[in-house]
Amino acid sequence: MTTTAPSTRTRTGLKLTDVTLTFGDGDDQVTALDHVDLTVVPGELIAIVGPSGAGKSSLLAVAGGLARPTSGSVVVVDTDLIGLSSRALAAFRRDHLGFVFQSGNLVPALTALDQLRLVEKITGRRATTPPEELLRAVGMDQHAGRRPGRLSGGERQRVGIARALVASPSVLLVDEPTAALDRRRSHEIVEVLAFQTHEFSVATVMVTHDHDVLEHCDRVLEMIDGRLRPL
Ligand SMILES: Nc1ncnc2c1ncn2[C@@H]1O[C@H](COP(=O)(O)OP(=O)(O)OP(=O)(O)O)[C@@H](O)[C@H]1O
Repeated sequence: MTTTAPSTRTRTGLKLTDVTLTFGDGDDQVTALDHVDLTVVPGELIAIVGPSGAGKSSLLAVAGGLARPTSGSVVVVDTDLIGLSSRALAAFRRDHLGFVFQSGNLVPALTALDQLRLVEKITGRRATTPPEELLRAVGMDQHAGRRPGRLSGGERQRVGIARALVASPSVLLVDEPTAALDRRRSHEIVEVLAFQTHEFSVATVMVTHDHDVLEHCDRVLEMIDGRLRPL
């Protein structure tokens, strides 16, 4: 396979240090993240499991610069997101962070290939690895001309993963990628995710309830009451 992206090899991954996120105040205060430390190196796929309300989505939001922590630091590619203005943060997210959501979040009117090309248009930059090759890497080149309505849930997820890789992100944040899938497809998707994480040297964090797929991950952490610990 010729899908290496050498420029990503030397980048730093993700480093959260003493991150706390609270909502509300007084008696209503909720501590979603409680002094969280997390380092994910390039080429590493980590899974985060834990009960509902434990803080998993909050962790993805903070790591992706979608929510500002109450305290602590979030470093991606040697840049502390906390110090960036909203505008700089948006640009940084576009350049360095990738997101994969539960449903694939594809644009209904676009073919699989055009979903990827749209990212090139929005960012104004050609992908290091061409979109056609990325679709091949996730086993979707046969369906490049299909719109999401004619793809299965697993196929949509594959396109979502390929699309997230167009901008050569340093950090990939993945929320429940197997939620709508059967067992076989769930394994396939996380295998693809693990392979691409290693191939492109991305630091990938996946939140999941699906303990079946943890075998494909390099490390598994559990979140309970806003705190992280090895599973
Ligand atoms: N915008 C908000 N305002 C107030 N409290 C919030 C907000 N977002 C999250 N919380 C609270 O923060 C805690 C962590 O929520 P979070 O969504 O991160 O959990 P989770 O582990 O992702 O849950 P799930 O598995 O159900 O998605 C919960 O107690 C939740 O109620």
